[in-house]
Amino acid sequence: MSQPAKPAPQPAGRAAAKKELPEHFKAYKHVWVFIEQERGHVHPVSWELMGSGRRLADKLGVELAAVVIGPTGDATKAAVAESFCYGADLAYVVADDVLTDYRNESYTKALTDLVNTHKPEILLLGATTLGRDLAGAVATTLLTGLTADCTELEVDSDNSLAATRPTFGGSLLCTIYTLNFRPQMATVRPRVMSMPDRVEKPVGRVIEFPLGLVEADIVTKILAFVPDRDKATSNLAYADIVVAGGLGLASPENFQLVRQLAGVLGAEYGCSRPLVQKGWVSADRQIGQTGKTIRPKLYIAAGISGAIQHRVGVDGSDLIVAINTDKNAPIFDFAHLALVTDAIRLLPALTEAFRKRLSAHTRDRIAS
Ligand SMILES: Cc1cc2nc3c(=O)[nH]c(=O)nc-3n(C[C@H](O)[C@H](O)[C@H](O)COP(=O)(O)OP(=O)(O)OC[C@H]3O[C@@H](n4cnc5c(N)ncnc54)[C@H](O)[C@@H]3O)c2cc1C
Repeated sequence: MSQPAKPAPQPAGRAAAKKELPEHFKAYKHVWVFIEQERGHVHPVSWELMGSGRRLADKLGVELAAVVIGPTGDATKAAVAESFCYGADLAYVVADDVLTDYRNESYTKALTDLVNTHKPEILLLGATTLGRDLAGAVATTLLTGLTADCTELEVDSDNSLAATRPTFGGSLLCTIYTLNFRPQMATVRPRVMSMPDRVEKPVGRVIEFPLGLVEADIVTKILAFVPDRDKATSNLAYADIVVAGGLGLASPENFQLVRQLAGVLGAEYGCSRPLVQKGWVSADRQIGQTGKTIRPKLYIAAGISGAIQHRVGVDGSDLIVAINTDKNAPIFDFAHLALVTDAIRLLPALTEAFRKRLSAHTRDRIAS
């Protein structure tokens, strides 16, 4: 899925004057995306970033490379093959059983050695727990700039990466440049970029790279792997239907109305930040700038005002239905369907109506 072309932001004032890249960085070329895989599972944010990386690489007239780091074996090979289906021209692979579980030390060494040898101009990672940890360590080791949690990535008229992200609590957007260092690094949260189309493709060029590290060199040891019990229960970021509630629901008991509607629709449920702060809902259900970004086909927001910090997390939804008693609530500026009414009364009625009309089959059709 291609993203609409936007005029690239231009640096202002002092930034423009400083824009002469030191000679030794001029050999840095091509766009790289770190493919995050854990226990045989590639995080979908990696494919979302391949879409952005493809667009940047095409604008710069360079290649797009996937960077796959992991254990030897089928999972790493499958991640490499899949990266070609999402647009990679080539893949750099560091495969070593020392890399079976993520550890900052070994992954940082793999990625920094790879960068120092093959010199990319742009390096993108997902702003996941793993990606944030790795990106910070790699950027500080390489002494280069990193723009975290970007919401837009563009190439400006001088072929620099213009990385845009919210600032001042989300009330402003700023565009950050890494003018004098390479690579230009950025992280992007899951679901901020749209998922590109997957096109079946034979495996392309693969460049293998040795880790140059043995287990005895690594201080951190993995004693056991304990899966997060809650991880499978909250799939907000990738849900097709999300129902969320805000302070307008007035009590934790009323928040159950959101959960009930979500249950009938086969949806995930979420909330605005104050509900997490009050302890009504767990933090993994928060939607917005400091919570999850969602891109469902249908988003129902009940008793949520639509503050900018909430809006940035839901803007990518196909259809936003807002229920609010205040006809001037900011959420109505971006909702597709405005229901000016009391959510505490409407939610049970909606749940009942859907319960009567929706068979499991119809629910599947809504989500497809
Ligand atoms: C740095 C920073 C980061 C932040 N990150 C996030 C974030 O990630 N996510 C987030 O959500 N917020 C975030 N916030 C908070 C954000 O600014 C807002 O304060 C918050 O989103 C408001 O939550 P709300 O809409 O539930 O509450 P309110 O703004 O109080 O809105 C409640 C709404 O309910 C309506 N209402 C009242 N009664 C009813 C009823 N019976 N039926 C229907 N509607 C009713 C009201 O008209 C009102 O519009 C952040 C703030 C900062 C400073």
